[in-house]
Amino acid sequence: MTPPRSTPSATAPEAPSLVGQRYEVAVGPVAHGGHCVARHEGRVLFVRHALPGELVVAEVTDGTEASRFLRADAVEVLRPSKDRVEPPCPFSGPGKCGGCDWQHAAPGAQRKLKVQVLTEQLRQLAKLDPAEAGWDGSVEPVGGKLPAGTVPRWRTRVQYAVDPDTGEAGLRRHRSHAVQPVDGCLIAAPGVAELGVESRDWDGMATVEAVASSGSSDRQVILTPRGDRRLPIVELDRPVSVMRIDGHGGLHKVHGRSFVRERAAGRTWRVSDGGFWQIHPEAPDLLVSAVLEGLDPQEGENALDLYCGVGLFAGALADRLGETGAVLGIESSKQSVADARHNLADLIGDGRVRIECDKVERLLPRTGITETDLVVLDPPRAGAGRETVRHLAGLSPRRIAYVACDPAALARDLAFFADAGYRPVSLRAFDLFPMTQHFECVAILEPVSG
Ligand SMILES: C[S@@+](CC[C@H](N)C(=O)[O-])C[C@H]1O[C@@H](n2cnc3c(N)ncnc32)[C@H](O)[C@@H]1O
Repeated sequence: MTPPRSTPSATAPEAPSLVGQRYEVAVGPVAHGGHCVARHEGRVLFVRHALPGELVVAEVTDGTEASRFLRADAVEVLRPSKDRVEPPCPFSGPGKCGGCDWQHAAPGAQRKLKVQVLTEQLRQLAKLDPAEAGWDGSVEPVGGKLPAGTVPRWRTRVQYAVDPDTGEAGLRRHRSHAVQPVDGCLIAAPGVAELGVESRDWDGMATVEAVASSGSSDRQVILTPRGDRRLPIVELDRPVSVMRIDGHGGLHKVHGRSFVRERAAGRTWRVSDGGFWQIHPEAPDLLVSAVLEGLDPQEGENALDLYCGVGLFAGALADRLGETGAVLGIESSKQSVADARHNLADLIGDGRVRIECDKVERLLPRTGITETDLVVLDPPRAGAGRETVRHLAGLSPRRIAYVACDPAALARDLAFFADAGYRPVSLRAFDLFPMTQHFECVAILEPVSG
């Protein structure tokens, strides 16, 4: 089950609000989005901070008498699940930080919940059982075993919100603009923590984003001033580059470099502010190796890298396709395209890689390409959509690697691929966002007749 994105109360503003009402409910399965499904007098509640099988007191956080469903938070646990743990983070819990979804679940239990979400999305939207999708039914842990109670410090980018009254940096509360001050985000990478953002006064700022490269010593802080407030003098615990976002979303250098350097797949990558780079330090190498293993690129083949960001998969593929192979990357962000062209200048110079700046759905039908051997696509959360999938299938690739950050979008697109004659032959899921409900998948597809 997937909770609708809209607020439950948006449909009937005049109906009496149920916010603050408390109901004792038996908690059912986890839904896409990380909340658990419960029912009260026939109405569905999506309950945060609960676990399947528990009996909890759920306090309504959004919804009215007229709402089809309610959002709620488990404020009291009457019968805990054996998977429940004391949240290691003091800022996790009802009404507090909106960042982590599952601080209250043991690490193995978090992965079990992700398995349940992926299984349900595949069944509901793609009409596939795990085995039919080539999936072994696991979400693979990443980063080795940690001592019990220790939280992996994986987040190399953290966007802090600033409390307008106090100037304190914190994280937004769930579905709210209110700021939960934090003095030590447990999942922030050591490089982010070193910047000391949480202990500074950020009066006049709306947000402060801390970026810590995992492949170099580069550190960056990106500031968004509130209104036309002047920038504060930024004194941090170590030298960093500082960028500012203006009222129109434009980025301006305050001092230092306008990018950080990352290392992955045997290359150094320039990633400018606002450009996409995986947040977990192990993600780029892990995903590249899953994609290459699944596609098994051969010398001289042609490939497409769609939604190519700063060129990660295009570069890795070109290295494997050799001098007679060719990769076309398509990416809509101008800055990421500039980075990709910089990062892959050697391969572009040799005619082995081309990067085009456009929306995939607009450019793909106009490239003049009528067939390709391989495709990797790594779309944003919304997925690729029916038209792009249909067009890709029309190019008759021998294999397609689909990298997905949203299981529902993946399952929807797998259904479109099935209509277009492609089926998944393997599917892997990786726990690249521990303590949250998110995870990453790599599906390898082949033509049904192949
Ligand atoms: C999940 S990221 C993947 C980036 C890259 N594959 C990587 O792993 O670093 C998705 C990328 O798609 C780009 N994007 C979003 N919508 C797009 C569209 N309609 N057409 C082309 N690129 C798009 C974003 O700018 C972003 O760089």
